[in-house]
Amino acid sequence: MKRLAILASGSGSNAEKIMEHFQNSEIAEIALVASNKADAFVLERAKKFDVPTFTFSRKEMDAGVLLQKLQQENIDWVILAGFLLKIPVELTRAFPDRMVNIHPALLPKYGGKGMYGSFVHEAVKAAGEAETGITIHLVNENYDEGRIVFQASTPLTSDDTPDSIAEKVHALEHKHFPEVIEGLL
Ligand SMILES: Nc1nc2c(c(=O)[nH]1)N[C@@H](CN(C=O)c1ccc(C(=O)N[C@@H](CCC(=O)O)C(=O)O)cc1)CN2
Ligand SMILES: NCC(=O)N[C@@H]1O[C@H](COP(=O)([O-])[O-])[C@@H](O)[C@H]1O
Repeated sequence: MKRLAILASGSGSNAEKIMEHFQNSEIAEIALVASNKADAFVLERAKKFDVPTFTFSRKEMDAGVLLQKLQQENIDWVILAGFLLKIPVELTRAFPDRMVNIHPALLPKYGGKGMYGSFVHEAVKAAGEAETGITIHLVNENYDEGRIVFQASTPLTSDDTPDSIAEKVHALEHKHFPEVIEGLL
């Protein structure tokens, strides 16, 4: 049984879909939900699934506290689901090809520092794109440059707003992320 940890900084709708997906799985279990925000709603979602939670600061992460926790919990895979801090290289190297992230755009466009959440959808709207989508990729020491393992797209019209774009992207994420994770294990 693989042990998965989810890292998230905010609401956690993707984390919830992943916990739902693996709730009665014989392949993997969600062993931990960890956040850099003590008030992140993802922590409430984890409690609903009886998944242990852990909170940490950027300073603690950079000092190795998060890596120590993941090792103590015998975590096999780390899932970034709306996690908004740069994972330090010591941590990415501790999980080679076993750390995965979801990005709310079709990388390599609209990626990198500053490109997260609504900032991404606002940039896609401003550019007048005819489509957007999601990218699921392995995580290396740089933002959004790890090997892409999955992409899915959705058409856009001039009537779309950043909020409607976000809704379309979330729908793709919720549909595909849990299954792509399972396929990687
Ligand atoms: N080493 C890596 N760490 C992280 C990656 C990665 O690919 N490699 N992916 C991000 C997730 N992400 C895009 O998918 C992303 C998240 C956040 C940012 C960003 O610019 N963050 C701000 C800080 C925001 C805050 O403090 O709330 C910043 O760095 O200034 C870019 C991309 C997760 N980590
Ligand atoms: N660049 C990272 C980034 O923007 N990640 C995005 O944060 C959202 C988290 O939503 P959730 O908390 O409801 O799962 C998701 O749309 C995810 O793609």
